[in-house]
Amino acid sequence: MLAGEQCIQPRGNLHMISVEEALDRILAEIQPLNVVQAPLPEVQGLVLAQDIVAQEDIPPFANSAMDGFALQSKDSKPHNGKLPRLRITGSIAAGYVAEHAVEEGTTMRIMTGAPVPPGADSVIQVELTSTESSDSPWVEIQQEVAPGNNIRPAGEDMRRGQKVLTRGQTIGPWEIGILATLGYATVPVVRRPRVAILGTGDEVIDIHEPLQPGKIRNSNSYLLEAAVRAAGAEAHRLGVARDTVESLREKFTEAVQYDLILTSGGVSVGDFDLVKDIMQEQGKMNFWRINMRPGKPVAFGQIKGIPLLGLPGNPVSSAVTFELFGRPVIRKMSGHAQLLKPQIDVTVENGVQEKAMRRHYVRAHVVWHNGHFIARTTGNQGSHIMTSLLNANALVIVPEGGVTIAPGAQAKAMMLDWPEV
Ligand SMILES: Nc1nc2c(c(=O)[nH]1)N[C@H]1C(S)=C(S)[C@@H](COP(=O)(O)OP(=O)(O)OC[C@H]3O[C@@H](n4cnc5c(N)ncnc54)[C@H](O)[C@@H]3O)O[C@H]1N2
Ligand code: MOO
Repeated sequence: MLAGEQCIQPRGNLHMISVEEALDRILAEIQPLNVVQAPLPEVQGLVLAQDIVAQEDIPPFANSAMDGFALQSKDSKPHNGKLPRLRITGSIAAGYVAEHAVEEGTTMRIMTGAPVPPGADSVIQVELTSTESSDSPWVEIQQEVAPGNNIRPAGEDMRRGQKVLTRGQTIGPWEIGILATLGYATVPVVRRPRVAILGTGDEVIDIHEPLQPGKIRNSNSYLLEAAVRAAGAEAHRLGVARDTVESLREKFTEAVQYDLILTSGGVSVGDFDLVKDIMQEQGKMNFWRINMRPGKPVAFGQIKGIPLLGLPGNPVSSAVTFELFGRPVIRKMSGHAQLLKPQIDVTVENGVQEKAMRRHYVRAHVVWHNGHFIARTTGNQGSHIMTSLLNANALVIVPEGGVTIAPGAQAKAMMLDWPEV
């Protein structure tokens, strides 16, 4: 600008920040939530907040790996070419403890998981023995067994004092199994974020209502609810705010009781796009507008200290910007270290002919074929074309500046159905 020249800002200022800057600025404002003791059945997908050290040996006692007979291994040796016969003195079921020891020349029936009785140093599986009848007091041992045979020693899996799980690990079904084994009825975890989801717009009606002239159904809130849950957070739909300052204020009074507020719609430059105004009135706006498509008008800031991510109303823009920004926010709040989806090189089978000046996130289906990742885009990429989301497991990234991708050319793709890295 020349000295003395007046800078006339068009409504809303055309400045757009890059996707990377937006992500940096958002994540800089987000911290992991506090640590709580959560009931074991509720910790799936959460981040462990402390190392877990075994307080007991697991298994807690030596036990049988087979249904069979507990014996002294030396008694299994054939004698003068004859198979040994041992006297059966009792039976031990899983969950019970033998009342007497196994002595030389005797044996006890034993079930898988039952404690090995004193005196026995091995178990022979039932298939390698023979009895004349089920109540016969004698059993023939048909194979010689070594000491320790079919015995699972105490502490073979986990030793008392051993660190078994590490702080920062994500808890999945297998970790839940370990925690149950160690007797953790509650687990120290980073709290699951509670996310408020707010639709905006006079045109938006609920899914139960019949369509009327000029109205559309609220798809965004339901899509976002599912996406928030898929990202590991609790989702709370707060309904739809009307296009008035009063209605938005009222909804935000409720929304600030959550850890994160997601809105959809009302962030562009229309007369009724009021989300930014309320953010400025009740909190602070950090940025507005990102150099990307779909999703340019994303606004980020806070209201009463609660982060607010204002996603665009167009359904595809809202879905894509949630994946790019909302999901990493939820993961960071949840204490995860890996926040972003991996990007890989793909061959874009059908290319991207459409020229976009903003960076374009093109919905695509990526498959592994003959040693290559092949992407096929999902048709019309308009940000109102919800069917462009169907079957899309990736976003092909077309760089800023009106770039096209020829059919069969290479591009980067963000893999939405791969774990974060
Ligand atoms: N003059 C300009 N107009 C627009 C611009 C611009 O730069 N200058 N940007 C366009 C882009 S790009 C987008 S994206 C949209 C975003 O606008 P808003 O976030 O303010 O969203 P709305 O105007 O409220 O709605 C846009 C669109 O989405 C539909 N919608 C809204 N909420 C829902 C919902 N819960 N479920 C389903 N569909 C919803 C709404 O009816 C509109 O069709 O702005 C462009 N305009
Ligand atoms: O930036 Mo908008 O999301 O393309 O329709």
